Amino acid sequence: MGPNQVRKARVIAKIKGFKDLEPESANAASRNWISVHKPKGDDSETVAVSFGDQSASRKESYELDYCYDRNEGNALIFSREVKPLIEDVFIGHNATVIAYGARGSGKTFLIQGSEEEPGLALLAMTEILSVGEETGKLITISCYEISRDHAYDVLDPERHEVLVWEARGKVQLKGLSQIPVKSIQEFQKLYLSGLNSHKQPQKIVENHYRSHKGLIIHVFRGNNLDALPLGKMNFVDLAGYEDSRRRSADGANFLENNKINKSIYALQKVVYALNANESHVPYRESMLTRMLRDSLGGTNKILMVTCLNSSFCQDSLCMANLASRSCKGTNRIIPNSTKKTKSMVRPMMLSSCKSRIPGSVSAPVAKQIGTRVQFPDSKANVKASAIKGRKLFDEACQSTKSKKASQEKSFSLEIVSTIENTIQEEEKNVSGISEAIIPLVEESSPLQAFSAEEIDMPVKAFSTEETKMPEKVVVTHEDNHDEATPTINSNAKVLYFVEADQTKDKENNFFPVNENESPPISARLHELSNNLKLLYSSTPSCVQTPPKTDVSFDGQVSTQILEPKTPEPSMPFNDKLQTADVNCTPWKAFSACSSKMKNSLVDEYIRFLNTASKEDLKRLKGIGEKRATYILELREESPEPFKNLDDLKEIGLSAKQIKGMMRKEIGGLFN
Ligand SMILES: Nc1ncnc2c1ncn2[C@@H]1O[C@H](COP(=O)(O)OP(=O)(O)OP(=O)(O)O)[C@@H](O)[C@H]1O
Repeated sequence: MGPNQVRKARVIAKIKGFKDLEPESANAASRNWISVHKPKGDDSETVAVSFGDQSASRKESYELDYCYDRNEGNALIFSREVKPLIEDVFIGHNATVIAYGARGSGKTFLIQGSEEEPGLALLAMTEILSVGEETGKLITISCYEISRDHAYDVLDPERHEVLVWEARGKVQLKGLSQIPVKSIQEFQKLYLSGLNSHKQPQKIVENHYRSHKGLIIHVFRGNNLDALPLGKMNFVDLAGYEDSRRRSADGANFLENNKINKSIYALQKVVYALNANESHVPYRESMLTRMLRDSLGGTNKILMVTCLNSSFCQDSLCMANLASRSCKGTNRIIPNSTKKTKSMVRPMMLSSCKSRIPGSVSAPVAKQIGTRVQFPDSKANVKASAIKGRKLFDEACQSTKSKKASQEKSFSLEIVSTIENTIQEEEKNVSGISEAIIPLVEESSPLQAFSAEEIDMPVKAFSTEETKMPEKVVVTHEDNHDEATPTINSNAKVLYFVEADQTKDKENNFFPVNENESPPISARLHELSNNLKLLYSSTPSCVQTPPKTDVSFDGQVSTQILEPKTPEPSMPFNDKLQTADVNCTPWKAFSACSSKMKNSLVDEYIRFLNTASKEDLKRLKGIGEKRATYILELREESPEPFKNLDDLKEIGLSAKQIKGMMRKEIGGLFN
């Protein structure tokens, strides 16, 4: 498939140049490690990128749209791949070029370039400025970086945070500067000096967080800021992928890699869904995909460039695999040989994959590591894998699990699954720690739960203390760009936080249930807390989650003992406990029940947000008039806008804030 054809995203690779290779021996080995061929000869529209020693009988190959070799430079990639996209921008489309790959694989070299070899962004800007001048169009730029799923304005000396607001499919980047640019010198000064300046938020400097770096080149219909936008071109240099397990001893790196990998994976899922023409595209799973949303869908164009290290690099292999998967909307691995003799890559890959999967991994998962299955491009498979992909981080969506379980079974079993499993495992690990620190509520967003400040946060489960929730409000907005001498307008940063006075405890009232609407969350919380109180007071000697739902006692379904969603007042609680395993300790019993309660509460909370009336929404702690209105707007757009706690970022609530809000709701019930 050539550029600008039907599929939305073109997925290509670039093998890093030779310069970085030192000893001659390394050169020889590296030359052999990646090879590119056309699977169907010269007629092939795609290429197969193979990893492994040339002498090996079996190599891992991945099908991509194209692969640029070590000696093919940025200028060639620009003229073949990026220039056609610029033409699209000038007729009103958006285009996005994304470089991703392992650490040190040449992403920055490709996008930013070096003094000797300009990168794609500079080459594109030169072309855009030239066409803009000829046609009388204003060109502006915005630069941002995303660190730990928060976006910051790079053209702002203070690097204020950028907030993403979406209303009816339109993305607004609140607080992102947009600076007019008239010459390439101005651009270089702003873009390169902005990206390389170290004036970053204090926390970022201290912890050396790595970040995704984005550039937006906006083209206007006329030659001033009053003109309507025409199209824009995005360049994104993603932070390098790295298997976070390798550094799990270092907490900061582990979490940082986890965030980065999650966001790379979220992007991959979006591209996959777009290429597979899925009706649902999971834009909301990361800050990056939310920011790029209006450039990725519709008639817009995407160029994904997977940067590959020229010498052996397990992470590059994983990235090629992901790229291949997004390339077709389904992963294709091309077996190069049927011989079963030893290969250079495979044993390394297997051991690496195994090492990532702890002994507790289920048999089918373990099996997939060693089994390579080739999948047809059937729609069913595409759908199933998309569903699986989308649900990876969807912990709060427990209630829909069973419905889709059967579809998930057909999901392809291959290396990419191990990447997903790795991320899942990482999340579970983080979640495990999270549980220890935050005993009551925070299941659904384990990664979000682990920003540095949250770990330090004192947690008071069941506290009745009032917690002031900061509420984000737009205070002022002025666009005051000086076209002649572009300067950074600090007034463009319009958002800051004010403490909303929430000391009035109106939410602790019990509200009558309206038959036609979802019961107020307070009612559900009362129900849940009653169960918890019952459990606490009865101090059972043993309660264990029954293995099956059909274990019955006196004709009753015994899972109801531990399922706070369906309490049965008619049956004495202590009677129900007799069905449980006598070897279970009271602590285990209590933990099992609390954990169920927690999941149930999260589900209820989200269900409430998805169904409650505006007045009911406002009764929740932390949801004011503005948020309630915004939630209703989102519901107009999609009937169930929130699937997990992470989705609540869309209404400006961090995991920390949500935890505080839920704690307050529950705390009030124990007064
Ligand atoms: N095509 C190339 N030719 C020569 N040198 C290159 C090439 N690509 C990258 N390099 C060199 O390799 C090193 C790493 O490249 P670069 O910083 O672009 O990697 P990266 O993928 O952006 O790294 P990170 O993941 O850390 O952001 C740099 O010194 C760069 O100059």
